[in-house]
Amino acid sequence: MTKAAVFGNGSWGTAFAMVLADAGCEVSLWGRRAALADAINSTGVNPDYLPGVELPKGITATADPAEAARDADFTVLVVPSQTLRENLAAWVPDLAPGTVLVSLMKGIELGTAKRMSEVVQEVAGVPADRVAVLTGPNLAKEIAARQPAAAVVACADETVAQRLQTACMTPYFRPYTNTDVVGCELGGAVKNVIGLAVGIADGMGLGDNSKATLITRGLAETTRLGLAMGADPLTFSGLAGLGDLVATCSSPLSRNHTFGTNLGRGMSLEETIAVTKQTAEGVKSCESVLDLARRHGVDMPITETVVSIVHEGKPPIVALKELMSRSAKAERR
Ligand SMILES: NC(=O)c1ccc[n+]([C@@H]2O[C@H](COP(=O)([O-])OP(=O)(O)OC[C@H]3O[C@@H](n4cnc5c(N)ncnc54)[C@H](O)[C@@H]3O)[C@@H](O)[C@H]2O)c1
Ligand SMILES: O=P(O)(O)OC[C@H](O)CO
Repeated sequence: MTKAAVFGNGSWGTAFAMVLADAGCEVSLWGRRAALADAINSTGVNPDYLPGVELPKGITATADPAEAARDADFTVLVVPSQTLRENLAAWVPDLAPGTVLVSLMKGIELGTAKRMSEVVQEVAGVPADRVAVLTGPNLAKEIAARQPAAAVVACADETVAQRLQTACMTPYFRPYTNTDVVGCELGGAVKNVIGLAVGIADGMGLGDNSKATLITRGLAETTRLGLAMGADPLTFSGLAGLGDLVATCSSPLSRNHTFGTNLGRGMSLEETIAVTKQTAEGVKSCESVLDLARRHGVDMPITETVVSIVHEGKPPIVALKELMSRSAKAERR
């Protein structure tokens, strides 16, 4: 039987543990609080992150990383992106030999501008063919309700991606393989920033033309960055690009979208952070995405606008006027 360790028992870690268990894997689910692990084992529910959802048999929760990691064919990493480096460094001595490390995270590291798979390779000291990424339009609550969805599993080695695909394929969860790890990770990280922008527009009372414009031009700037970084531009019209943008920018379940909506309605950053209970990766990653864009000499005006609103306190109405009054351009350059 395939064994999977999931490090992170938040909403996506728990929902993906359900997918793996439904696909026939034996799953150990790690979280840092022993009391939550005990509650999951005794009630069969994760009361903090997926209340009311009965977890399938085949998931065992633990707060002990060594116990979680033991004999795992796949080690799934799903903690907030900015905490990965420190957490993974502590888990490395316990990792099962030969395990494939799978990132479910959608962020870029602040300071280094590294993608999560790069952080994993660096910290765990493993080659690219031992690191995979899973991404796509996967709102945790909908997956936990077993609503049909597709995803992308990306790895430089397609046979590894195929093994992961088999390990997490269920009647409601359909993973496709891809070897464009860079494009898949960029799609996942930048859509959170565009999700913030669309949320801000929604909060300001703007309509569907504005939303469609932000989604489309957001995809254009994501693709520009991807091209500069060696990604396949077709990845951005797939599940990791357009697919995830559509889900994030249209759903009230998206934490990034909701965060932006609160800002657009006039809440301050501090007030918005105070009412946000879960991880909204774009809030930090908008700065690292902009950093990445500057390192590669790529123009990302929507990302720049989001950074100015979220981190520089620019009023959304002022930022919007500036975004709309940039010099005229051709649609494709
Ligand atoms: N929720 C979704 O719908 C969804 C879907 C796809 C991808 N993702 C991505 O998955 C990642 C995790 O998101 P989530 O939705 O599970 O977040 P969450 O906020 O629901 O849960 C985060 C988990 O990380 C833990 N955590 C927080 N800080 C930590 C630290 N310093 N050390 C160790 N653990 C820590 C929390 O206790 C919790 O278990 C993010 O990168 C997100 O973009 C989320
Ligand atoms: O809630 P968000 O904004 O982190 O989005 C969740 C997923 O990434 C959607 O695919």
